[in-house]
Amino acid sequence: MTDVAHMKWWGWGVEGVGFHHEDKPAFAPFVRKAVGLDVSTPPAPVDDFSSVEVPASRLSDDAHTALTAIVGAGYALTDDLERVVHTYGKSIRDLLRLRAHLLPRVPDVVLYPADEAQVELIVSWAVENDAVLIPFGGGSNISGSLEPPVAEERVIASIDMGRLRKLIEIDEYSGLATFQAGVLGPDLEEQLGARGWTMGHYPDSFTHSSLGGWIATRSSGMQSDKYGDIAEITKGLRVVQPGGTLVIRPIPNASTGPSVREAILGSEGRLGIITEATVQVHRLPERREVIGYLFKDWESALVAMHDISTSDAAPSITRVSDARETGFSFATRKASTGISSKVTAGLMTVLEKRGWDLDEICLSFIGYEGSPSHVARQKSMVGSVIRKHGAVTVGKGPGALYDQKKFDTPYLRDFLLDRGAAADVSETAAPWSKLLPLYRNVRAAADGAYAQLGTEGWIMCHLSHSAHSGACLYFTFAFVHDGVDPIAQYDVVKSAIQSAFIESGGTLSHHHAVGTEHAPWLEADISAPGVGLIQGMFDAIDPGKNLNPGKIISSE
Ligand SMILES: Cc1cc2nc3c(=O)[nH]c(=O)nc-3n(C[C@H](O)[C@H](O)[C@H](O)COP(=O)(O)OP(=O)(O)OC[C@H]3O[C@@H](n4cnc5c(N)ncnc54)[C@H](O)[C@@H]3O)c2cc1C
Repeated sequence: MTDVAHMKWWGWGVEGVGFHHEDKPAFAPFVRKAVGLDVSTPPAPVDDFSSVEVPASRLSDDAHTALTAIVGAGYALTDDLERVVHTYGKSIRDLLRLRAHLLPRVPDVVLYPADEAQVELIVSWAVENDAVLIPFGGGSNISGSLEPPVAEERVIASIDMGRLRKLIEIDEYSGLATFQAGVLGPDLEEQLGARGWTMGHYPDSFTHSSLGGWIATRSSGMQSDKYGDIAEITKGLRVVQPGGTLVIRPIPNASTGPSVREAILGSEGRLGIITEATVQVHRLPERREVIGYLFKDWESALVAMHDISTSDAAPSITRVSDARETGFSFATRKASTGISSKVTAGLMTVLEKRGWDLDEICLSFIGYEGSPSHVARQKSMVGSVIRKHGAVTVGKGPGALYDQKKFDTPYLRDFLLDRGAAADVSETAAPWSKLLPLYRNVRAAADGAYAQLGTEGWIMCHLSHSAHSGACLYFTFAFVHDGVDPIAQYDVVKSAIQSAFIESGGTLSHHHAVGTEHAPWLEADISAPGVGLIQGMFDAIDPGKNLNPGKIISSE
């Protein structure tokens, strides 16, 4: 038993924590209307782990002894729960497989190295013994980036980076912090916060994902408009590879040929094990505000987000939900009484009188950070764009609520799964000129998939992560599955959405990586020579295919 904490083996987050709807009166009617599900149905119990049949470990006693000599007693584990926790990420496909005990291949051993020297010894051991290594951060990915290939005959070791979690140093003058790569989000921000700094990277999975995992999947946090995606935040790296340890020094910009730093970003463990990263950090902002705005409809909201991104304003968050997701947001509010519910009702009456269709309203959150005068100036610049597009300000209340519940929403998928509905997400990025047609095509593709399945289904969307030339559209979809082969049904919907992304000029993923889940669309996204370039790197660095094989390019 190590001191590294993991999520539930069958679902998201911490044991004993889950989503509850009893205090959210609008939730049950909303779900009934959206997908025809009665959420008062008693939840199906999750099996006790003791009933799960886990394939036996293929690790020999000699190999176990050799690995224990590297990481120390108690840090080379072969028990079933450890191995199952390290088999999958947390996509709906993963959750369905876990609940159905579908575990055709699990790692044979889980290793917990304490430092880079141990990681180097593990990599040498794997190359000499022709074993497979799969680095593990928080286990939160949703792209099939962790799972062992089913047909893999060699010994598979999961390398859990959870003991490598120290802040090594801060270069305060340059705003650069060097961390061990296994550090999880809350620990990282706590160590920085204690010294007055922040990295500002807050993915929705923040509580259970790691710095190394963010880098290996090219993650994006909700404040990326100000702090950048992890690709921009990461300045330096140490990566243990079969041939030695790759060192990328933290340089603001370098003209050193094709970017090796960029090659490691998004490499999903295939180009080595990231042991350290130097990241850009910022002084904790004096003021932080997230303001809510209401738009009359999605079309005007999208144009407003475009106009903000091309203006001089530099907010930390630009996010707007389509009408469906706005409805969902309202439905997950706690019962409100007194003044706030009267104000909301009053505002809706005013908007209706102005001719707004309340079913088309879109809720937006814009974040501002910095000195009070900077925040005031940003708000005023954004305010003038917002007003030009006829939107109204609803103040700090909805923004504060969004901030509070953003890390709870991931629990909703397990709640729905307990009651027979599957929900997951697909996200993309495209130039501004293509976003609206892409949105419409994806909605139509999902509806077509639901019609093909003969089931009621739901799809909703928000825009986030704006850039000068375009933005990310993030879709959430849900349907009541047939209970017979929910994964096959999921494949129909997911595939329709992903294909619509590519056909509409979007990418297969803005920040969730390729893994195995999105690999079928890679060639259409980056062309055959692009895939060849990546394959060439994998072959050069890892000729024995010891590092997380089958991810990103699945046709090898
Ligand atoms: C509910 C939910 C919400 C999410 N929200 C977001 C979001 O807002 N933004 C976002 O970007 N993503 C989000 N994700 C996806 C996921 O959290 C990210 O992909 C995250 O970056 C994965 O980090 P991890 O530490 O959990 O990595 P893991 O899942 O453990 O691993 C992911 C991949 O990285 C590799 N890897 C991990 N550590 C290392 C290392 N040290 N060296 C080399 N390779 C390594 C693994 O081998 C694997 O290929 C969400 C997922 C869920 C389930």
